[in-house]
Amino acid sequence: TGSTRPQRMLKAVQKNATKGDPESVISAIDYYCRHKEWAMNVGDEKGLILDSVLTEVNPSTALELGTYCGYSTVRIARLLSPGSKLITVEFNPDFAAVARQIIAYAGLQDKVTLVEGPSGDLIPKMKERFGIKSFDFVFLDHWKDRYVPDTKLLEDCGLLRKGTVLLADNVICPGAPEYLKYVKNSAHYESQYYKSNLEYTKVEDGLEKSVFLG
Ligand SMILES: O=C(NC/C=C/[C@H]1O[C@@H](n2ccc(=O)cc2)[C@H](O)[C@@H]1O)c1cc([N+](=O)[O-])cc(O)c1O
Ligand SMILES: [Mg+2]
Repeated sequence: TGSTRPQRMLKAVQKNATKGDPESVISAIDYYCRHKEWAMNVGDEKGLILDSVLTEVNPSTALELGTYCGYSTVRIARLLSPGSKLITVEFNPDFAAVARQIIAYAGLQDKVTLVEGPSGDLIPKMKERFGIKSFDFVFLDHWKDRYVPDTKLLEDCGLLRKGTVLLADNVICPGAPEYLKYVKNSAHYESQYYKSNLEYTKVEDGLEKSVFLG
């Protein structure tokens, strides 16, 4: 039985990155996925937009839906101020196992709590389990048909506050048309589209940034 793509990505990190150096982990993954084997990381191009939004928001509490191998988890956690926390939700135990190792290799395990399970079950437990009052920042990058139900769930669970920033990946490719409709037509969000390209390709994709207005 051969290795999986996430396992090969982890090998590339262990081979080419420096332990405790998040930038080298990010570069190693981007190099591997651009030149060896594509994978669904937000990537270096959209990653710069993610970085700039994060720097602007400077969240104390952040949520990521869809860890996959931990690439964007590392991108987010490396920019968090001391004492800030990132909770990342992953459904697939094999992906979670690789992500934990990549996050640890970057030396960011103290800033990150990786929770395994479906987002729909975990979101309602965030307050009681992690003592979260509300999130300052949410990165949506999981199953695209979960973006709307999970956004509604975050609202209903009182996990968004006036000014919370939602940033959604792939609103063009593979696309999240219902989500775009939802945030653009809602009086409770102020949205803007950041045009970019699908990771490691020339195909158009982009990020939608939506500020919750309360
Ligand atoms: O399909 C895509 N993403 C789906 C991601 C899903 C991830 O979210 C987790 N999850 C975590 C919690 C859940 O409740 C459900 C799933 C899954 O276990 C997986 O790790 C995608 C596809 C392309 N593409 O070009 O095809 C490009 C991208 O950037 C993408 O993000
Ligand atoms: Mg994505």
